[in-house]
Amino acid sequence: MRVDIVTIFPEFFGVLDVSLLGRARREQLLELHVHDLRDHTHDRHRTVDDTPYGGGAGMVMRPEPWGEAFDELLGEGAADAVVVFPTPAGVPFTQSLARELAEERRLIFACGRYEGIDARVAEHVATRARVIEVSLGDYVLNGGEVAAMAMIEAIGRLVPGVVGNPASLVEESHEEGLLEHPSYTKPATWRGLDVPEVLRGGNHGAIAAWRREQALERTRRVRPDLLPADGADA
Ligand SMILES: OB(O)c1ccc2cc[nH]c2c1
Repeated sequence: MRVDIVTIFPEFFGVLDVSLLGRARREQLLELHVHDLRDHTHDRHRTVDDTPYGGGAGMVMRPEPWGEAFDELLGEGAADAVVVFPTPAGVPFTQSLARELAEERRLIFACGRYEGIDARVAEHVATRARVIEVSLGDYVLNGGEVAAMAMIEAIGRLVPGVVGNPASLVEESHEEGLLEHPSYTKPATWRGLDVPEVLRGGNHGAIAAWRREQALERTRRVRPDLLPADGADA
């Protein structure tokens, strides 16, 4: 998978060279390119923003630099690319969406700042590639970079070969629609707290049943919205 990121803070993404994603890049499972939007400006101050039509507080990102950046990235068209615009006004980013995007050959993240990107940019890009506006959650960040970073990690770890043991991707929160069961390791007793006996007994059927019930109980308690409306155990 190739991932391109367009941002006015390219240094933000240096952290993607460490840990899992760093190894994935070195093993060429992931190809990551970060682009400075200001390289597509032509004035002395490398201006990327201007005042909003209709008034209002803050500044809006000018369309011209974005247009030139996408000209460079998309060329005459890029049917194999999905352009992701992180925005509080987007569809929720979920594990299901991460799995869908992990199947794509190419992702381009357009990281806005200020009050956002001129709306014509997404409208124009949609004539040349698939576009999705995605929200990390119901809160507002100062720009798209943190959201893009989170999405790239959530998506990148699902690319085959990135995570050493694929089985570890299965029993995770949200992977099967539930929150994951609690986990324990040695010592068996720690500050007067014991590991549940069932986990130390070696009865795999009983362990699986206990973990399932714990996942359901935790989901009911913390995220009842994730449970099927008909109340059937997920
Ligand atoms: O909260 B967010 O996901 C987000 C995304 C993009 C921009 C651009 C300016 N503020 C933003 C916030």
